[in-house]
Amino acid sequence: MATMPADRSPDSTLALLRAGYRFVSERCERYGSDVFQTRILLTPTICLRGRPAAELFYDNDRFQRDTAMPLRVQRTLTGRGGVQGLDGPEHDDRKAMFMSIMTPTAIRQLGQLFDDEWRTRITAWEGAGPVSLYDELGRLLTRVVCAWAGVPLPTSQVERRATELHAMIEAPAAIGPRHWRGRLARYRAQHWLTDLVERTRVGSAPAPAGSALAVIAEHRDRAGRLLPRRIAAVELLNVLRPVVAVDQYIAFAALALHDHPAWRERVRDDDEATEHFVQEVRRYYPFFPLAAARVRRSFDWQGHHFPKGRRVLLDLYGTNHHPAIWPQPELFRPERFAGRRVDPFELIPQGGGDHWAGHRCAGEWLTIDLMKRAVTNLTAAMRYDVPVQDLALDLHRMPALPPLGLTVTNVRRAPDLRPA
Ligand code: HEM
Repeated sequence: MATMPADRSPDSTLALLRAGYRFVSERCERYGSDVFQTRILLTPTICLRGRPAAELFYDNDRFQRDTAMPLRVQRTLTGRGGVQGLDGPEHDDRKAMFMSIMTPTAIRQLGQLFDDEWRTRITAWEGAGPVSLYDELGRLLTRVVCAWAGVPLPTSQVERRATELHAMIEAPAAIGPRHWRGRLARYRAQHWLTDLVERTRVGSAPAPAGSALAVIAEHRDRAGRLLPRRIAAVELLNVLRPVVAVDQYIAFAALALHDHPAWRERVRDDDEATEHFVQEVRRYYPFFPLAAARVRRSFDWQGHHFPKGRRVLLDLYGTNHHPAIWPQPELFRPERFAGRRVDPFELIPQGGGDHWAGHRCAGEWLTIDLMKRAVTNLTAAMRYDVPVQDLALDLHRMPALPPLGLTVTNVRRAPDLRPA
């Protein structure tokens, strides 16, 4: 049996926080191995990256999710009792509920609402001073996803709910006030949605048929039971929160258009070029760094022993930047996707494997659709300037956005665009 390379330090949690997205890759390069062991939060942990590692990690016979996610992530980002921590038939049942929401028609409807809202907002941006795309799109997506999901949201509440959803997304890897803001935001948002689920069930807040609210509030498990209200609220937040999080990818797409201006022309009116551009944004820019699981039962792989119960982290960012899959991974080159069939374990910013049978992101198609529409809106629906600002990405921070969330000025409606 080969000896698995190991970190010497008794605990690497601080090193992980310091190195951020590069933590696993730096060590893999140092050890000459895509597998090594370390201790995170005082717990023995195996870290993996690369395509074969992703294929291993998404094998449900070898890994489980129960108790894998650190509590600080559950208390902020994901909530407790949701689909992310389920295994086996319980997971399959809950995941089928999510996938039933993601029909092509529903994705198109969300996209249409998004485009309409974006084109309406251009008028407000035209008269405004600097516009932070991240903040502005956070509010826009909050309005749009609530309308789409059947969740009533008075205009006076948009700012508050958008701030809560952002706080949850920004909290898991943070220390201090940013982390506590995320916990408080989750508490408040869950309270709001638990109450809404209850009112939907008793008929005082009816949900449109087929909406996420209706599907989740009425979902029955294999034994015919409704989900407990609190869990239904967690799952509804598993739709609202990540749709709002697409604003990060849109800010990254705007940054990529700024850094690679030749692509502005190429993506305008060219669906294939837009698709390649969006895939490269998802590959290149940092989003979720890692996915966590536990070894279900002991096994050996590539000469290394994986003991039962051991926590395993798959480096999503490092796999998207692995030179064996992506030549010159540090270059932003959308054309790398031309004529390339990407298999389910190579491009994994939203997890790998199968959407139904595994933990791959339920909202991946929806994310890609919104991003493509955003790229079209940024290039064909409006003109704007990007003033001098700090555009550096901080790979030690999650989210690793530019400090001002990418600010644009002098927004104008494109001359050939009809008012919304
Ligand atoms: C903003 C862009 C998004 C990113 C970067 C992202 C990323 C991810 C990642 C990394 C996972 C976990 C994969 C794993 O555990 O192996 C995941 C799971 C999930 N995502 Fe997303 N996601 C995004 C958008 C969305 C959207 C728009 C939705 C729903 C509308 C969504 C719903 C979910 C759900 C329900 C799961 C849990 C799946 C399961 O455990 O079976 N995500 N996502």
